[in-house]
Amino acid sequence: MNKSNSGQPSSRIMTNLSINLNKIALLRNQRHVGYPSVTKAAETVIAAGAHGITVHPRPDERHIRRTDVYELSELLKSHPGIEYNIEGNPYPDYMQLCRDVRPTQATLVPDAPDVATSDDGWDVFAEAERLRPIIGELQSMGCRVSLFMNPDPAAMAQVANLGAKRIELYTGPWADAFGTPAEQEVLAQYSESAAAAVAEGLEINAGHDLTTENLPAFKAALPQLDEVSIGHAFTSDALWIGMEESVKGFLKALGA
Ligand SMILES: CC(=O)[C@@H](O)[C@H](O)COP(=O)(O)O
Ligand SMILES: NCC(=O)COP(=O)(O)O
Repeated sequence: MNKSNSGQPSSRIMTNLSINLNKIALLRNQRHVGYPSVTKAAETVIAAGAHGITVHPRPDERHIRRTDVYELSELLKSHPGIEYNIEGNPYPDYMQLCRDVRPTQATLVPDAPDVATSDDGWDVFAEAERLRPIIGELQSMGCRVSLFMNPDPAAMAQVANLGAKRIELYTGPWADAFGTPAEQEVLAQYSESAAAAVAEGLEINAGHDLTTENLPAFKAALPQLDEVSIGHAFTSDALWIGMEESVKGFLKALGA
């Protein structure tokens, strides 16, 4: 259910903003001096109004390190209303992190370890036997499970059948289509997928390459969006206007 920032049911549909800190960690990792600090960035974006923190610890620790996952978990204990979302392919290391920190949300992404960035959703039919017990274990730990999905209405019933509660729509194709003649056709695929997901009782997240420019039209077409996670463009904007204003820009783009 969509809630207002106070946690009260809201008649206005609200989409939560989760800030992905991968790229802050990427910059931090360039030297051994420890800054920019990932936990300080988390505190800053929370103070600016973000509703959640997302990390995607990749097996090579190219940006978020395992230690960041634990440090953020400790920090978020003093911010009880803030969602902790950990993304990744549920390899043994990922599952151990989830067992240790029990994030609010586990977003499962089918990325190969060496992929440059996420570029595809799950094939929930081919991967069903792998995913079903993993989803069950994560939910038994108290984590909401979200599956990273392409905008394919025909796959939504299978997501529900596997036991996941949410999808995260992979918005790379939307970002590519934005401002081109294909824009409306691509947006229709997303809104049809969202409608199919809602019909199956699923909640809806979205993420990848979302910007303050392409987000308003996306949100208008998918008013039932529960959450967006934004990292690359958040960090890029922050270089010009600072983290606080970058968060506010995305909240404004969501109509908050
Ligand atoms: C799962 C997803 O949508 C990605 O956007 C991901 O979190 C970004 O990962 P990188 O920061 O490694 O490109
Ligand atoms: N799940 C998407 C995410 O966390 C951020 O993606 P991006 O904004 O870095 O492309």
